Amino acid sequence: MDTTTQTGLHADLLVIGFGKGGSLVAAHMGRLGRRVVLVEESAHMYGGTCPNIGCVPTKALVHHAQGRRPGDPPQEWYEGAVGEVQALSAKFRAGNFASMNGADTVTVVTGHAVFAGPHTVDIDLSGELADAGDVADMVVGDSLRVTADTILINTGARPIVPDIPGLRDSKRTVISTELIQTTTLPERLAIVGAGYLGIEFASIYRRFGSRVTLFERTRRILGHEDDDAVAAAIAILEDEGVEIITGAQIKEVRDGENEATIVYEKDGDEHTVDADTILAASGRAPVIQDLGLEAAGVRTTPRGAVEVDEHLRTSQPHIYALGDVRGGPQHTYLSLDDGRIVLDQLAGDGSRSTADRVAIPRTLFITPPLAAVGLTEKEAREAGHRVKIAMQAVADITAMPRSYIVEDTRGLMKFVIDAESDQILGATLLSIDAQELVNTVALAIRHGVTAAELRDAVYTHPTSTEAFNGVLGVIVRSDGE
Ligand SMILES: Cc1cc2nc3c(=O)[nH]c(=O)nc-3n(C[C@H](O)[C@H](O)[C@H](O)COP(=O)(O)OP(=O)(O)OC[C@H]3O[C@@H](n4cnc5c(N)ncnc54)[C@H](O)[C@@H]3O)c2cc1C
Ligand SMILES: NC(=O)c1ccc[n+]([C@@H]2O[C@H](COP(=O)([O-])OP(=O)(O)OC[C@H]3O[C@@H](n4cnc5c(N)ncnc54)[C@H](O)[C@@H]3O)[C@@H](O)[C@H]2O)c1
Repeated sequence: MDTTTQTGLHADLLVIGFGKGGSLVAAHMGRLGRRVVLVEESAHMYGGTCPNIGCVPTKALVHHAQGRRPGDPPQEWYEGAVGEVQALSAKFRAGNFASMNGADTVTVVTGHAVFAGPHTVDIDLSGELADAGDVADMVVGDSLRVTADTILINTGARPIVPDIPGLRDSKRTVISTELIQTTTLPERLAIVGAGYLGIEFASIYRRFGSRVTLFERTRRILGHEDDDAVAAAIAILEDEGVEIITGAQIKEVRDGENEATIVYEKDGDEHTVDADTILAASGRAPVIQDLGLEAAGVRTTPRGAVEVDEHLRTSQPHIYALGDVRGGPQHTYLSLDDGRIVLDQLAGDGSRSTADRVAIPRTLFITPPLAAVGLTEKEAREAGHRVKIAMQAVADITAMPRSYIVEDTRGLMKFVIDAESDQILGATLLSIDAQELVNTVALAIRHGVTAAELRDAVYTHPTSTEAFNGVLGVIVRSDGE
């Protein structure tokens, strides 16, 4: 098939950004024999945020930080960990590139993509590591023009550094991508923002040996989670030595000779904290700039995301948006599921949609992890359920000797159950292995498994799942008739 046009290359599918969802669709469509072009602007980002600067390196750092014992020298241990983690990301990056580019009908182009029209994208190849791969002969000057029948926008999100006087200009301010590549362990780390990213970094760097101060402007961290689980998580973090300052209005950052000083206000009083490094962890905004969305006629939302319907179609029916760029919760598994929805549009019966999503779990990777799914106790009552609460401290769950075996008995497990139907409405698990357990609970909720069925099932021994045999039998409160 000759796919050359007078103005460049024509593809059945063009994917902008090497995120999880887009690459899933690209790989499948390539296997179906469609001509696919995937554009990634950075040679350091094949595979996107997750394997390079997101989930994989940070969870590998959690692993290495957990391995450090009190006698291990912090700087040496940390430097070794950063080296291993960077090597791991490099391996994943190479694997992502090879698996995509190796497909017969798929070409990975390394360059910055900008829409020139609804079906036309120009790829800027002037960057140092830009590469047009096997279509290099179609490059004109420093640019490759690609027209396509279908286009996916999968450009992700980038960090927001708040506009606090002195913060953006401070030579001590970093974003997470920079911090995980820095081989010098900060002695004093200040973190601005206690969302998932800020809390995970606080836990990681504290365990590596940094003194960590975590600033949050709202009154409570993890505002959407259950009160008792959040209190237990805060107690664990504080016990490990993380200082958490909520209700903090940061007024200014001043660079000094050897440190930066953070000036903040809390309850009307002004305070200061000195730090060697300041991590901006105040959220990540969809990447919609420098994409030429106006030229494509693609609408954005007032909050700065690409507007999509439940099938992830944008205001242009042949253009889809997937992952962080379309707004909403930012998790790799949601981008991946966005890919399944779009693939179903392109090569399936088109019925799959975001409306199908039920009981999507989440995990905050502190030690031990905090994972949750479904409704919190408060949400369940607000939704009109009469609830019963099954709950136990991990240390008291005799059905789960594993916590004693691996010597971490911290945390609690809590289930919110509909008192009439015995359906599980939600669960919050602060426990070793919670990142795995929560997926079983999510499956149970999705398939209508009752609390009694989950309680009385046979689980292997000695595992964390066995905890369900115990905790689901301990009803600590139940709404009256
Ligand atoms: C530190 C950190 C830890 C995280 N931990 C977790 C976790 O444990 N679990 C979890 O589920 N999620 C986690 N996340 C969130 C998760 O990484 C993201 O939600 C997910 O990777 C988003 O994927 P995506 O498909 O939207 O796009 P991305 O993977 O972000 O890919 C977008 C790509 O598009 C490229 N691009 C942008 N503009 C252009 C352009 N114009 N032309 C060409 N290419 C372009 C970018 O370079 C990038 O590679 C974490 C995020 C961070 C930052
Ligand atoms: N385990 C995971 O799944 C995981 C891990 C890390 C990140 N992520 C995702 O990556 C995205 C980015 O994470 P994030 O934590 O940066 O974003 P976020 O939006 O979830 O949290 C940002 C926090 O910063 C606070 N904040 C904002 N400005 C502030 C200021 N000036 N002073 C003090 N606090 C301030 C906000 O109130 C909020 O609590 C999120 O969507 C997150 O879900 C997921």
